[in-house]
Amino acid sequence: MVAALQKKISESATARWIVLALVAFTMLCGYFITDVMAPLKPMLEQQMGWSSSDYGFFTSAYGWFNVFLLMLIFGGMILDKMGVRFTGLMSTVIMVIGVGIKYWAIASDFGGASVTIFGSVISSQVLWAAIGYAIFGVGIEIAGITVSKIIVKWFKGKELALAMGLEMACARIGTALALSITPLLAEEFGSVSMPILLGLLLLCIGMISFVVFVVMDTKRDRELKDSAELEEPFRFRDIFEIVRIKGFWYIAILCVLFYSAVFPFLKYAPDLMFNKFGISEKLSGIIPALLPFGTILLTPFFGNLYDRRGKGATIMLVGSFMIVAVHLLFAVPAFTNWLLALVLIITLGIAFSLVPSAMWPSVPKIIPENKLGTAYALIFWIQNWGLMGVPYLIGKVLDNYCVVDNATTVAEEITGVVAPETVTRVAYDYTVPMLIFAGLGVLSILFAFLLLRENKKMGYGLQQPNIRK
Ligand SMILES: C[C@H](NC(=O)[C@@H](N)CCCCN)C(=O)O
Repeated sequence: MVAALQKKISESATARWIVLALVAFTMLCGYFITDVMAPLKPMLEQQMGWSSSDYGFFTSAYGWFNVFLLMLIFGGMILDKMGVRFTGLMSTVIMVIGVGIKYWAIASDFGGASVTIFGSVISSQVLWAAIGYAIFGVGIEIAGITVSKIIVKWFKGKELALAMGLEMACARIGTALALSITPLLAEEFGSVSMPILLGLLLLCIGMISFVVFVVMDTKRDRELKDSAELEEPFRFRDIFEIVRIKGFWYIAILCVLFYSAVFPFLKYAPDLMFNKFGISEKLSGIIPALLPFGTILLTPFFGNLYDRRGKGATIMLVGSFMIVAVHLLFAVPAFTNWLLALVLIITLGIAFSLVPSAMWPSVPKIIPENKLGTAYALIFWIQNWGLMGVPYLIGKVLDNYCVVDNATTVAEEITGVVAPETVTRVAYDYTVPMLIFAGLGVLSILFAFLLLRENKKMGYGLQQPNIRK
């Protein structure tokens, strides 16, 4: 291995896969933090007095600065101007700062203090936790576009989709761990903030991993100094050129719709398991965690298929159909058997492997490489509207339309875990939220069709294999 690295890093397959492992690990740490609060929703409600709207407000904070302060757009410009090393390091520092604030907010006692924002009263704890999460959201999103560009840089013309699939798979291990172990940790330590502290420590290790990548990437660029393989610099008019491309819009809108039906769903999935399927709070994250666990194997598998066989647009279409079916079945009030929940989550995992494995490696087929950082940033920016808006909407819908009358006993009646008189939280009927998620899936199908049609017209090659023989 050392010999391979000493030869020529730019030509070494070993070096390329090590780079992938390093940056994918950084993303794993980031994704852990992204979802660490999801299984804690019931505990936040019981122990800290949060409502579903508070939780929706906090969760939506992920996109605030990215969307309204255009942080992602600036991040993309910085990426294309300053390169992957600077931008990646910058984004990991931002993540650490954000998680630090979030940890402080959850671990502190604000003595019931609150503030009024745009006429709504918000508890100071919720607000500070949300601000920390909003800062973290900037970091993880910029890290996401940076890592996509790193993979294109190192894997173009090689195993591009497989590499992207493996990176996503690794990141999803972070999500899966967050969903499955967080409630256990919180219970073990008797503290809701403990899992966040663990995430913070993990993120610091992820930062070190990125520093090692920086060393390798610097070496590669030195080797290629005089060759044509170095990137062209970013020009401001690139943005206008990108937004004139119809295929860009189709893929970006498909992205926001599809991802809004998955990531925000995951934020509520443990609560859905508790309320609809009667799974205890402590174990409510286990079934949702199977979704990311399933994608760990399947995303690289489908990525490899796309690399070798093509059919990228078809893959995205099939995944969109599947997500509609899953959310519709989740919406049926009579279906409350946990085995069905298990099957549906596994099916969702397949859909969530199909679409991303084809979507992200398709972007370089539509957008030239020197504009890729900006293009990924624009797509993530559009996607962040959904990642911000949908959880907020679901929180509001739950509080306003889905509280079940005399509901405090419903879940416990099913599980028999807690005596009804000791229960202090409300229960929710998830039918309407699940119909909202299904509606997003229906729109995804439409845009996947439009993309397929545009591909035929423009010859992007989305149905062609990525590996050049
Ligand atoms: C690669 C892609 N990443 C994203 O879509 C990010 N903008 C969102 C990350 C949210 C983390 N829970 C993906 O993960 O498929």
